[in-house]
Amino acid sequence: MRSLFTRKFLNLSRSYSVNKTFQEIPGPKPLPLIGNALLFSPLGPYKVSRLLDGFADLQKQYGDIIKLNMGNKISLLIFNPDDIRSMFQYEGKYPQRPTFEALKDYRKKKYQCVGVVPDNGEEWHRMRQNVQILLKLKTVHSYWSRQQAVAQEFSAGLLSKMNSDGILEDFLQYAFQYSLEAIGVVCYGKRLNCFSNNSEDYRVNKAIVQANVKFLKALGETFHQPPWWKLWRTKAYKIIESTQDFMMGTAVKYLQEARQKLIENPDRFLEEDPILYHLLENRNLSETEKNLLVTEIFQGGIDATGTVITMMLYELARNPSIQTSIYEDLMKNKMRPGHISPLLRACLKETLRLHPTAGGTSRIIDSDAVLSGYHVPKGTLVIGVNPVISKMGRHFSDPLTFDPWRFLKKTETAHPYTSLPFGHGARMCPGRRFAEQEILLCVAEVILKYEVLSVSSKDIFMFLEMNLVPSEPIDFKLILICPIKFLVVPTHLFMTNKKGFPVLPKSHQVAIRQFLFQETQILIIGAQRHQHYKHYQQYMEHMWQVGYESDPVMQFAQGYEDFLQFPLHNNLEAQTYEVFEKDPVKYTE
Ligand code: HEM
Repeated sequence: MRSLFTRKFLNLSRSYSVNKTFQEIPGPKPLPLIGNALLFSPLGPYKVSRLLDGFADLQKQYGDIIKLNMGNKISLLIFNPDDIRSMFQYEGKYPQRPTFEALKDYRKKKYQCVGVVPDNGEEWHRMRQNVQILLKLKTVHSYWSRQQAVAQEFSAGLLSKMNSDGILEDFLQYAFQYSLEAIGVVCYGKRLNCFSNNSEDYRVNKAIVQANVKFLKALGETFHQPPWWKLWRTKAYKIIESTQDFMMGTAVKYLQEARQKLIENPDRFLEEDPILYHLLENRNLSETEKNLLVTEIFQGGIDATGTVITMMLYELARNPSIQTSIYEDLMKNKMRPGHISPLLRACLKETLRLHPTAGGTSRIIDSDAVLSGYHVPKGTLVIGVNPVISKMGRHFSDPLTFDPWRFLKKTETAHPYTSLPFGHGARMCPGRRFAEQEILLCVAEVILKYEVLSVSSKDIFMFLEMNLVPSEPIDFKLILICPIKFLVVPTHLFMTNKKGFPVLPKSHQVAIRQFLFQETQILIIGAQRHQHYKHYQQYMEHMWQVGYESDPVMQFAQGYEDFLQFPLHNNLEAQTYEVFEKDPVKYTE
């Protein structure tokens, strides 16, 4: 029998042959009826809010694959990135995650549709196809300048939020306002005015942020606790009902305005709001489905994006030399779509490695699989514990230190399945590219305007609600960096090139380029030493145009970005994501 097994699975697994049975997988001894459920109960050694610490402890005791029996349901925890890769290989055409049953139940009853997030199977696939447009790089970039304006306004407005000691308390609350405003541009094609002093705007937007926080907390409760809501309408279930209705109501109201704009001028609408156009003009979706999808995109974008911005600034505040290097980089090279400081991008990767917002990646596998040499039957829930894996010394040297440079060294390449903050495969987060754009824009604008200082020396850890959130409020001290308003360039600095035009020496070019992007006015003074004064101005304009030191990979890929990611937005099948994983744009964007 064993030899049959071995033959059957040998060709499925790259690195293992099956020589061990499912029963042999190690794990804590289950008790009759309740299995291992006590482990994470008030009577057990671990807390649900510190679930990952519990998982890390279990890994030390039992190794890289662990079987848990939670009230008659068997699940596997896996800690080997090769197994995580295999898990995705076995996820099937319609990858399944454990569903948010309470949310699914309510949406079905109230709206007769479920949406992308809580569903599985063919219906998930039908809805998911409609949000793939979010991953199109060109489309994401088309929102760049509007989202950058949001980031600039947000950063400027922080000044008025500081107390008399220059301290900004509980930054996360402001970061939520930013992420709300930034995703509002995409979802509703309008500014929600989160930073305005108008009391009505303030009230409405605060209510949205609060509803979203309450919603996620209640969703987490119904997900992690026994399904009491099936017996009676628990407090958490009622919160899901009320916050969902509130969010849908918001969508209906704002989409009505958008629909009006679409009727008035469809061409302009397509140009300015391609994502909304794509959704509103979709004949395969009912109006309620459209409203629900927009609500999902809107809600998906608020919490995790705000948390990551906060954690990235938290790390930069604790690492002033890295903050200074980013500032210098941003001063030299103006960010524009596809041209982002490599160090800033590496900081985002490092923040997500140390402080991911998702507790892991899970799949109910679609066919029999082999994980760490054990046979795992189809239908088993497998949980890839990436937040623990990404902090293991065997994958990253000095793993608890914030070190973005590790991603810029050619010599250190981590296994691609160690850190998966946006998940992977056909169910990967569709908002990933927007999230990255919004985070990078926001952090860049804050760093350009302020020196961000850490106020407390306390270590913050991530605490599990629905997502992982900081364990306590994070305060920053912000010191305004005074920008240079005018730069005087005397004409005697200019040399003459072969054609007789004025040019600056290399060293001066480098120095002046730093100011070109900072809204610094350049004043050219002194005697006219060349044919015409306008040639000095033309030269400065030329410097501005060629100013950016382009990234060679981006230069190579320019114009082909979406082509390189074709598998990502046109084909949902899992194995095509292998191609995406090898795409340099994924790692440089
Ligand atoms: C830093 C910010 C974000 C993080 C870390 C994040 C992370 C994740 C993760 C881990 C998943 C599950 C993926 C999987 O199972 O493989 C997910 C799913 C999802 N995310 Fe995000 N996300 C972020 C921002 C966003 C944004 C901005 C949007 C909307 C624009 C969004 C919309 C969604 C949706 C709709 C799903 C469900 C996809 C499905 O089940 O098919 N997320 N996200």
